[in-house]
Amino acid sequence: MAMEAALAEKSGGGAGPAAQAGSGGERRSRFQRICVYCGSATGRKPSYQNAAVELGKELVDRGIDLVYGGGSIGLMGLVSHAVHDGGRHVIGVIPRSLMPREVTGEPVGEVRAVSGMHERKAEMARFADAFIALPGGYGTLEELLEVITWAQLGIHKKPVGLLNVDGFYDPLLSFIDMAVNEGFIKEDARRIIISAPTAKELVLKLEEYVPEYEVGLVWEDQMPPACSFAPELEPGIASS
Ligand SMILES: C/C(=C\CNc1ncnc2c1ncn2[C@@H]1O[C@H](COP(=O)(O)O)[C@@H](O)[C@H]1O)CO
Repeated sequence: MAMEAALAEKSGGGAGPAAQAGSGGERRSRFQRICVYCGSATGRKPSYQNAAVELGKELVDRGIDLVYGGGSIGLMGLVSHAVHDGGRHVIGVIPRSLMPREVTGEPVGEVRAVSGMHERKAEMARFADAFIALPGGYGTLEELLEVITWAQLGIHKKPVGLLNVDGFYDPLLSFIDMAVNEGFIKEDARRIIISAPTAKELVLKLEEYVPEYEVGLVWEDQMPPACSFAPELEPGIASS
Protein backbone atom coordinates (compact mmCIF):
# COMPACT_ATOMS: atom_id res chain seq x y z
CA MET A 1 0.00 0.00 0.00
CA ALA A 2 1.34 3.46 -0.81
CA MET A 3 2.57 5.55 2.08
CA GLU A 4 -0.11 8.22 1.71
CA ALA A 5 -2.90 5.68 1.46
CA ALA A 6 -1.67 3.74 4.43
CA LEU A 7 -1.52 6.85 6.57
CA ALA A 8 -4.85 8.15 5.38
CA GLU A 9 -6.49 5.08 6.88
CA LYS A 10 -5.80 6.49 10.31
CA SER A 11 -5.59 10.22 9.77
CA GLY A 12 -8.47 11.29 12.01
CA GLY A 13 -6.41 13.59 14.21
CA GLY A 14 -6.10 11.42 17.23
CA ALA A 15 -9.51 10.61 18.64
CA GLY A 16 -10.02 6.91 19.06
CA PRO A 17 -11.75 4.16 20.92
CA ALA A 18 -9.30 4.33 23.81
CA ALA A 19 -10.75 7.69 24.86
CA GLN A 20 -12.79 6.28 27.73
CA ALA A 21 -12.27 6.66 31.44
CA GLY A 22 -10.43 3.72 32.90
CA SER A 23 -12.43 1.70 35.42
CA GLY A 24 -9.67 2.05 38.01
CA GLY A 25 -9.60 5.85 37.72
CA GLU A 26 -6.38 5.80 35.72
CA ARG A 27 -5.84 8.56 33.15
CA ARG A 28 -6.98 6.95 29.92
CA SER A 29 -5.87 8.35 26.63
CA ARG A 30 -7.52 9.09 23.36
CA PHE A 31 -4.50 7.41 21.78
CA GLN A 32 -4.35 3.68 21.41
CA ARG A 33 -0.79 3.61 20.15
CA ILE A 34 2.03 6.16 19.92
CA CYS A 35 5.04 5.90 17.63
CA VAL A 36 8.30 6.85 19.32
CA TYR A 37 11.36 7.84 17.33
CA CYS A 38 14.60 7.89 19.28
CA GLY A 39 18.31 7.26 19.26
CA SER A 40 19.79 3.86 18.59
CA ALA A 41 22.44 5.21 21.01
CA THR A 42 21.74 6.26 24.60
CA GLY A 43 23.40 9.67 24.31
CA ARG A 44 25.90 11.07 26.80
CA LYS A 45 23.63 12.49 29.48
CA PRO A 46 21.74 10.23 31.89
CA SER A 47 18.79 12.62 31.45
CA TYR A 48 18.21 11.22 27.93
CA GLN A 49 18.02 7.69 29.26
CA ASN A 50 15.80 8.76 32.16
CA ALA A 51 13.49 10.54 29.73
CA ALA A 52 13.15 7.39 27.59
CA VAL A 53 12.13 5.36 30.65
CA GLU A 54 9.80 8.13 31.89
CA LEU A 55 8.13 8.30 28.50
CA GLY A 56 7.62 4.53 28.51
CA LYS A 57 6.06 4.73 31.98
CA GLU A 58 3.83 7.61 30.95
CA LEU A 59 2.50 5.56 28.04
CA VAL A 60 1.84 2.66 30.40
CA ASP A 61 0.09 4.98 32.88
CA ARG A 62 -2.22 6.19 30.16
CA GLY A 63 -2.86 2.75 28.68
CA ILE A 64 -1.06 3.54 25.42
CA ASP A 65 0.78 0.92 23.35
CA LEU A 66 4.09 1.57 21.61
CA VAL A 67 5.20 1.33 18.02
CA TYR A 68 8.85 1.99 17.32
CA GLY A 69 11.74 1.03 15.09
CA GLY A 70 12.39 -2.29 16.86
CA GLY A 71 15.65 -3.23 18.43
CA SER A 72 16.79 -2.94 22.01
CA ILE A 73 19.81 -0.75 21.54
CA GLY A 74 20.09 2.78 22.89
CA LEU A 75 17.02 4.79 23.86
CA MET A 76 14.94 2.44 21.71
CA GLY A 77 15.68 -0.38 24.12
CA LEU A 78 14.93 1.73 27.19
CA VAL A 79 11.55 3.00 26.03
CA SER A 80 10.43 -0.36 24.63
CA HIS A 81 11.40 -2.25 27.79
CA ALA A 82 9.62 0.31 29.98
CA VAL A 83 6.40 -0.10 27.98
CA HIS A 84 6.70 -3.89 27.75
CA ASP A 85 7.54 -4.27 31.46
CA GLY A 86 4.53 -2.09 32.27
CA GLY A 87 2.28 -4.56 30.48
CA ARG A 88 1.45 -2.59 27.33
CA HIS A 89 1.80 -3.93 23.82
CA VAL A 90 4.98 -3.11 21.91
CA ILE A 91 5.31 -3.34 18.14
CA GLY A 92 8.77 -3.08 16.64
CA VAL A 93 8.94 -2.60 12.89
CA ILE A 94 12.30 -3.77 11.59
CA PRO A 95 13.71 -4.15 8.09
CA ARG A 96 14.84 -7.75 7.56
CA SER A 97 18.40 -6.62 6.93
CA LEU A 98 18.54 -5.02 10.41
CA MET A 99 17.13 -8.06 12.16
CA PRO A 100 20.33 -9.89 13.17
CA ARG A 101 20.64 -9.55 16.93
CA GLU A 102 24.13 -8.12 16.79
CA VAL A 103 22.72 -5.09 14.94
CA THR A 104 19.57 -4.30 16.88
CA GLY A 105 19.87 -6.30 20.08
CA GLU A 106 16.91 -8.42 21.15
CA PRO A 107 13.63 -6.58 20.82
CA VAL A 108 10.68 -7.13 23.15
CA GLY A 109 7.06 -7.57 22.16
CA GLU A 110 5.80 -8.07 18.65
CA VAL A 111 8.32 -7.80 15.85
CA ARG A 112 7.10 -7.03 12.36
CA ALA A 113 9.57 -7.60 9.56
CA VAL A 114 9.45 -5.27 6.57
CA SER A 115 11.42 -5.10 3.36
CA GLY A 116 13.22 -1.80 3.90
CA MET A 117 13.38 1.61 5.52
CA HIS A 118 10.57 3.16 3.47
CA GLU A 119 8.13 0.41 4.31
CA ARG A 120 9.21 0.58 7.94
CA LYS A 121 8.46 4.29 8.24
CA ALA A 122 5.10 3.90 6.50
CA GLU A 123 4.13 1.01 8.78
CA MET A 124 5.21 2.80 11.95
CA ALA A 125 3.21 5.85 10.93
CA ARG A 126 0.18 3.81 9.92
CA PHE A 127 -0.09 2.02 13.25
CA ALA A 128 0.29 5.18 15.34
CA ASP A 129 -2.22 7.76 16.53
CA ALA A 130 0.51 10.26 17.42
CA PHE A 131 4.29 10.63 17.15
CA ILE A 132 6.94 11.49 19.72
CA ALA A 133 10.64 12.09 19.10
CA LEU A 134 13.07 11.59 21.94
CA PRO A 135 16.67 12.76 21.43
CA GLY A 136 18.44 10.91 18.64
CA GLY A 137 20.61 11.21 15.58
CA TYR A 138 20.11 11.19 11.82
CA GLY A 139 17.59 8.34 11.89
CA THR A 140 15.42 10.07 14.48
CA LEU A 141 15.62 13.42 12.71
CA GLU A 142 14.71 11.88 9.39
CA GLU A 143 11.70 10.07 10.84
CA LEU A 144 10.58 13.17 12.70
CA LEU A 145 10.92 15.55 9.76
CA GLU A 146 9.12 13.11 7.50
CA VAL A 147 6.00 12.94 9.68
CA ILE A 148 6.07 16.73 10.04
CA THR A 149 6.28 17.03 6.25
CA TRP A 150 3.43 14.53 5.83
CA ALA A 151 1.33 16.63 8.23
CA GLN A 152 2.20 19.74 6.22
CA LEU A 153 1.08 17.97 3.05
CA GLY A 154 -2.19 16.90 4.64
CA ILE A 155 -1.32 13.20 4.49
CA HIS A 156 -2.20 12.84 8.18
CA LYS A 157 -3.47 14.98 11.04
CA LYS A 158 -1.85 13.10 13.87
CA PRO A 159 -0.06 15.11 16.57
CA VAL A 160 3.74 15.29 16.41
CA GLY A 161 5.66 15.91 19.63
CA LEU A 162 9.26 16.67 20.49
CA LEU A 163 10.44 15.55 23.90
CA ASN A 164 12.88 18.38 24.39
CA VAL A 165 15.01 16.79 27.12
CA ASP A 166 17.45 19.32 28.57
CA GLY A 167 16.90 21.57 25.55
CA PHE A 168 18.22 18.92 23.16
CA TYR A 169 15.91 20.14 20.42
CA ASP A 170 16.39 23.89 21.06
CA PRO A 171 18.83 24.27 18.11
CA LEU A 172 16.42 22.47 15.76
CA LEU A 173 13.49 24.60 16.95
CA SER A 174 15.60 27.76 16.52
CA PHE A 175 16.52 26.65 13.03
CA ILE A 176 12.86 26.04 12.19
CA ASP A 177 11.90 29.46 13.62
CA MET A 178 14.62 31.01 11.45
CA ALA A 179 13.15 29.21 8.42
CA VAL A 180 9.74 30.67 9.34
CA ASN A 181 11.25 34.17 9.56
CA GLU A 182 12.98 33.65 6.24
CA GLY A 183 9.71 32.67 4.60
CA PHE A 184 10.33 28.97 4.03
CA ILE A 185 7.93 27.57 6.60
CA LYS A 186 4.43 28.97 7.19
CA GLU A 187 3.40 30.05 10.71
CA ASP A 188 0.59 27.53 10.85
CA ALA A 189 2.89 24.74 9.63
CA ARG A 190 5.30 25.69 12.44
CA ARG A 191 2.50 24.91 14.88
CA ILE A 192 2.44 21.28 13.72
CA ILE A 193 5.37 20.73 16.08
CA ILE A 194 4.46 20.38 19.74
CA SER A 195 7.28 20.35 22.27
CA ALA A 196 7.68 19.96 26.01
CA PRO A 197 10.55 19.17 28.38
CA THR A 198 8.92 16.19 30.11
CA ALA A 199 6.96 13.17 28.95
CA LYS A 200 4.01 14.06 31.17
CA GLU A 201 3.68 17.58 29.77
CA LEU A 202 4.22 16.43 26.22
CA VAL A 203 1.63 13.65 26.25
CA LEU A 204 -0.87 16.04 27.83
CA LYS A 205 -0.24 18.58 25.05
CA LEU A 206 -0.64 15.88 22.41
CA GLU A 207 -3.92 14.80 24.01
CA GLU A 208 -5.19 18.40 23.77
CA TYR A 209 -3.88 19.05 20.27
CA VAL A 210 -6.44 20.08 17.70
CA PRO A 211 -5.09 19.93 14.14
CA GLU A 212 -5.41 23.38 12.60
CA TYR A 213 -3.20 22.90 9.58
CA GLU A 214 -5.32 22.48 6.46
CA VAL A 215 -4.26 21.75 2.91
CA GLY A 216 -6.59 21.31 0.01
CA LEU A 217 -4.58 18.49 -1.54
CA VAL A 218 -6.18 15.21 -2.46
CA TRP A 219 -3.78 12.33 -2.77
CA GLU A 220 -4.43 10.26 -5.86
CA ASP A 221 -3.89 6.98 -4.08
CA GLN A 222 -5.54 7.99 -0.82
CA MET A 223 -8.04 5.50 0.54
CA PRO A 224 -11.21 6.69 2.29
CA PRO A 225 -10.44 7.20 5.98
CA ALA A 226 -11.24 4.05 7.92
CA CYS A 227 -14.04 4.27 10.48
CA SER A 228 -12.04 2.32 13.00
CA PHE A 229 -9.16 4.21 14.50
CA ALA A 230 -6.96 1.20 15.11
CA PRO A 231 -6.23 -1.29 12.33
CA GLU A 232 -6.53 -4.97 12.84
CA LEU A 233 -3.00 -6.23 13.23
CA GLU A 234 -1.87 -9.36 11.53
CA PRO A 235 0.18 -11.61 13.76
CA GLY A 236 3.81 -10.53 14.01
CA ILE A 237 6.60 -12.87 13.08
CA ALA A 238 7.81 -13.06 16.65
CA SER A 239 6.61 -12.00 20.05
CA SER A 240 7.52 -12.36 23.67
C1 LIG B 1 23.12 -0.38 11.33
C2 LIG B 1 23.43 -0.20 12.78
C3 LIG B 1 22.53 0.08 13.71
C4 LIG B 1 21.10 0.27 13.35
N1 LIG B 1 20.25 -0.05 14.37
C5 LIG B 1 18.98 0.32 14.36
N2 LIG B 1 18.08 -0.55 14.82
C6 LIG B 1 16.78 -0.21 14.79
N3 LIG B 1 16.33 0.98 14.33
C7 LIG B 1 17.21 1.89 13.90
C8 LIG B 1 18.54 1.60 13.88
N4 LIG B 1 19.20 2.66 13.39
C9 LIG B 1 18.27 3.58 13.10
N5 LIG B 1 17.05 3.16 13.41
C10 LIG B 1 15.79 3.96 13.23
O1 LIG B 1 16.14 5.35 13.27
C11 LIG B 1 15.99 5.84 14.61
C12 LIG B 1 17.31 5.83 15.31
O2 LIG B 1 18.30 6.36 14.49
P1 LIG B 1 19.43 7.31 15.12
O3 LIG B 1 20.29 7.67 13.95
O4 LIG B 1 20.14 6.53 16.16
O5 LIG B 1 18.70 8.50 15.66
C13 LIG B 1 15.02 4.94 15.33
O6 LIG B 1 13.82 5.62 15.64
C14 LIG B 1 14.79 3.78 14.37
O7 LIG B 1 13.49 3.76 13.87
C15 LIG B 1 24.85 -0.33 13.18
O8 LIG B 1 25.45 0.96 13.19
